[in-house]
Amino acid sequence: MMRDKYKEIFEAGTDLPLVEDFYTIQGEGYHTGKPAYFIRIGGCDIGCRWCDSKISWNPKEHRLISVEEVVRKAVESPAKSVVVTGGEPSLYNLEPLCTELKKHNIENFLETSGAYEITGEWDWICLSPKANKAPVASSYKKANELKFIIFDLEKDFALAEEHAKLVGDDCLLYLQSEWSQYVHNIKAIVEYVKNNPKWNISLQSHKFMRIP
Ligand SMILES: C[S@@+](CC[C@H](N)C(=O)[O-])C[C@H]1O[C@@H](n2cnc3c(N)ncnc32)[C@H](O)[C@@H]1O
Ligand SMILES: Nc1nc2[nH]cc(C(=O)O)c2c(=O)[nH]1
Ligand code: SF4
Ligand SMILES: [Mg+2]
Repeated sequence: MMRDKYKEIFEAGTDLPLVEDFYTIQGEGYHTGKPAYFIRIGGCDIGCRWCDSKISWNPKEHRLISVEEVVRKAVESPAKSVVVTGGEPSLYNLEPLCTELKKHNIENFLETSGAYEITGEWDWICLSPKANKAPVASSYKKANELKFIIFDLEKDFALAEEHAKLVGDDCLLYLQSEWSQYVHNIKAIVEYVKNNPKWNISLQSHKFMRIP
């Protein structure tokens, strides 16, 4: 299992394999439209077949960078907010990264499947549960938004409802079409949300804008 091989790096969290970092607009979920600096950390053992970030799966393919250095890059941009994504960030001890971001008064947002215990203090946690590896119980409790990906119209609305039972009362609920199925899925998602108004639609708006 990947946890054993990369154990020390995962547990220390002081150096992280950096896939990419870029200043863009948050494209998804509650904070859609907000300028944010993205830090994409390598390493994921969940294996969603439709993952749009497969280049991030193997942590060894990405150079290690200290949290100080990657945060310095964010601080040098005009960004007031940082989105930490991956890969699966919950594999790592995220406390050093959160502490460094907070030293610079940067708002920190997390994108995670919640498959492992989420560490660090976060201003906003987007939990996107995956069929291959469900979130741990504590991840549901920490989520500010649940963003469930609809790939298979036959099965995925029911799965989304199961996950929604496990989050807190204040957690916002989003359905987001899997990108390759967008044209096929969107009508049914619109109808579902109109009939079940506790849900909202999240679009991958950056893909429509053709920005990173
Ligand atoms: C690449 S993942 C990285 C963070 C974490 N591993 C996760 O899955 O939440 C970032 C976000 O993109 C979503 N996502 C990944 N591939 C997608 C696709 N093909 N279509 C729509 N959303 C996708 C994920 O569900 C997640 O909310
Ligand atoms: N613009 C933009 N918004 C995003 N929101 C979540 C993303 C992710 O890959 O985690 C993402 C991304 O890759 N780009
Ligand atoms: S958990 Fe996230 S990064 Fe990992 S395969 Fe699934 S979508 Fe991709
Ligand atoms: Mg993305």
